[in-house]
Amino acid sequence: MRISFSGVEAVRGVSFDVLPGEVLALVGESGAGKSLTARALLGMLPREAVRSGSVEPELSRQRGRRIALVPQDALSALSPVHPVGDQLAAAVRSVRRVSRGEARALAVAALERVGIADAARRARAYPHEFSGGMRQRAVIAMATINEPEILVADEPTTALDEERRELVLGLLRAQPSALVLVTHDVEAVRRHADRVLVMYAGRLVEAGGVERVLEAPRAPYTAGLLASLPRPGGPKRLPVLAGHPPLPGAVAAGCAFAPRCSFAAPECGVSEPELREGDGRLVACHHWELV
Ligand SMILES: Nc1ncnc2c1ncn2[C@@H]1O[C@H](COP(=O)(O)OP(=O)(O)OP(=O)(O)O)[C@@H](O)[C@H]1O
Repeated sequence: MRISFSGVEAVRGVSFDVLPGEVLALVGESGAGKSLTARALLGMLPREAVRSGSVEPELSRQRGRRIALVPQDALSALSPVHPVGDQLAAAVRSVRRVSRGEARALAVAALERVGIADAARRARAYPHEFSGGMRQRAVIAMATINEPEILVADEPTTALDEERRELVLGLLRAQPSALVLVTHDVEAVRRHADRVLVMYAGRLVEAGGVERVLEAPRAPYTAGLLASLPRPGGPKRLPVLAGHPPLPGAVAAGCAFAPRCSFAAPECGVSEPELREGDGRLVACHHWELV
């Protein structure tokens, strides 16, 4: 998949699968193309975006049913003027032909699944009568009510404190749907994801099992990103990933990371490395064996 704006490519060729039930994290610096990639899955690209390549046929056309977005902000995701259960029931009836009574029962069941006690009574309450944590749960119930195959969450926890963050990620992970999680939070990836895709300048530079990639990265960019993050027991002074990622349209010839890379050799300025199998993951680097 490629995504461009006025001829400038922001996503420059990414290809990946999402496996049933897995948590797939998408990481990388700001501007790498993570959100655009996630939005493309949902069929929610900005109007001015031009996409080539496809998302599994029909998937993004069935938003709300086969694939669903977990909104960032629980408060604005729920209407203040309707009881929570009614909103959930409406989400069911927007994609399925069921009676009002059945939709209502499904709404209560969905609230139960996300751990809301006394769900039948709570379903009649308005969002402002819910605590913050309960609203968060209700939003997840809303996203999952039609049992989508894939949930997409773009930075679902940035505005939340530590405790709430773990609640949301734990709940999302416990759903039977696969989860595509866009995040800056590498610790959350370590704790909750099965597989990770690392993006740099609109491409994938590394992809594989979380343990393998985070414990022994092979793309210099992944290694730099991880080294620049604080870790419990890690060094007090952190190395800095010097420089900035290139802006779309200003990506140099060859490997996009070469100008920042301490392993860069002459060929890195000439040809862009393909994503290839190496050391049990996929890695796009001419010199991954040295990393
Ligand atoms: N509507 C738009 N018009 C023009 N360019 C855009 C538009 N949306 C995104 N872009 C370009 O695409 C690049 C990638 O955007 P994207 O939001 O996918 O990055 P990201 O990796 O999710 O970053 P962040 O972590 O900051 O959300 C941006 O740097 C920007 O240059």
